[in-house]
Amino acid sequence: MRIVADENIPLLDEFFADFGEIRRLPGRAIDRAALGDAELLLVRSVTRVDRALLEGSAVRFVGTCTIGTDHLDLDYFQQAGIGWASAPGCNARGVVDYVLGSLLVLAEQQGVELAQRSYGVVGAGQVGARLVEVLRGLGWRVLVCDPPRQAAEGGDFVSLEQVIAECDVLSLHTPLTREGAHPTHHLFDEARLAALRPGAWLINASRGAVVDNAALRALLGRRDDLQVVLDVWEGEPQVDLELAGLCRIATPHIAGYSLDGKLRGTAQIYQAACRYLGREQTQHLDELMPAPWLPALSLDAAAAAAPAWALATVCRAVYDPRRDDADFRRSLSGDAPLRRAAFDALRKHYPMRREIDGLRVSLHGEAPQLAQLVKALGATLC
Ligand SMILES: NC(=O)c1ccc[n+]([C@@H]2O[C@H](COP(=O)([O-])OP(=O)(O)OC[C@H]3O[C@@H](n4cnc5c(N)ncnc54)[C@H](O)[C@@H]3O)[C@@H](O)[C@H]2O)c1
Ligand SMILES: O=C(O)[C@H](O)[C@H](O)COP(=O)(O)O
Repeated sequence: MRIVADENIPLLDEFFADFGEIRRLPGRAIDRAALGDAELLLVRSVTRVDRALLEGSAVRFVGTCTIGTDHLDLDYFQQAGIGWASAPGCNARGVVDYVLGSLLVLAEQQGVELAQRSYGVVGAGQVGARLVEVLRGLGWRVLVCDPPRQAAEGGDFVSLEQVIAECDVLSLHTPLTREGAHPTHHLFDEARLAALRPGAWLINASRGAVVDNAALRALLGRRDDLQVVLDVWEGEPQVDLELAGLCRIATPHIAGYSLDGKLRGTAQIYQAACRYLGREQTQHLDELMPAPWLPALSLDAAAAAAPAWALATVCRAVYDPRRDDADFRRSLSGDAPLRRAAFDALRKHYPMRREIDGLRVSLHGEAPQLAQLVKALGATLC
């Protein structure tokens, strides 16, 4: 069997060498000619996989080692009898760590206490629900908007209008959809953006087009009270330079780029391909996942006197988005083709990053509030 795969998928050989010959290509270079007679196509989010790519090819299974599926034409797959799989939740924790790291930066810059703010999470699936759990675990006020879940489950959800009206911080975690009962394309349009509370913070690490980028740029030109964090961009790898300059934190779609998340993505697609093709699963992620460079931290109970310091110390020991922001801003100086190439290069050569819930924290002395903070962050208390 021949396989065509995005070269940025880690552990390709470890998981797929036994399937057959692997041809690696940059994700944006995978076209009909490159597919040749491949039966298995393994992508990440930058390859549009649709009729134009697949019709007349031998591909019978498409795996995307990502959470998002908006680059896949699932209707065509069904029509053509092509099997597919994504990797739900694989890098959700990385996105939560990105949001926590961004909140810490904004709190420092704005001189506010995170515990005093109210939080609105829009989209409570794999990423959003984990984020809600962490924020509520920290004792913070959180409203959740998820109309599809609300319709299916009832329960403790509020409208988007209420979230916008009542929350100081909005974090967006919906898929990008253009159809159905609750489409999210330009969910944050001119009117909703204009309704943001004075001094609101807006974080988008979902998909760029969930926010109308031109409307956001225009608004930020008028309202310097708003603080915006963007990891995803309409039309990426092309980025609106002016908008990037107006953001407090700007990064090249790396919110979920923990090593753990990427390796989980490959492993989930390996498992799905094995199931689809009736192959025995012989490879196991826990045997391939490297040990973290920082396995443990030690906190003294006296740190309970400074919970904000403890929070920042634990989170930043694992991840701090300021480096990604600085790298990205430096990359925005060339002409448009250079900037597009830099966007992809920053992602291709992304440095080692692990997840907060892989950290062990030992606590010396009795400090129940600190213990709760560590547990809320998902780290293991020992
Ligand atoms: N920036 C990154 O690196 C990165 C990493 C991982 C995921 N993502 C993106 O983050 C988003 C969320 O991922 P996920 O794994 O949580 O997805 P998910 O499918 O598990 O959850 C999405 C949630 O959004 C809800 N939703 C759908 N339409 C909505 C609407 N109109 N309003 C409010 N909620 C709505 C759904 O009901 C669902 O609960 C996706 O767009 C994904 O592609 C980005
Ligand atoms: O959908 C996802 O899983 C994320 O957006 C993921 O981080 C995208 O990464 P890419 O496929 O572009 O490398």
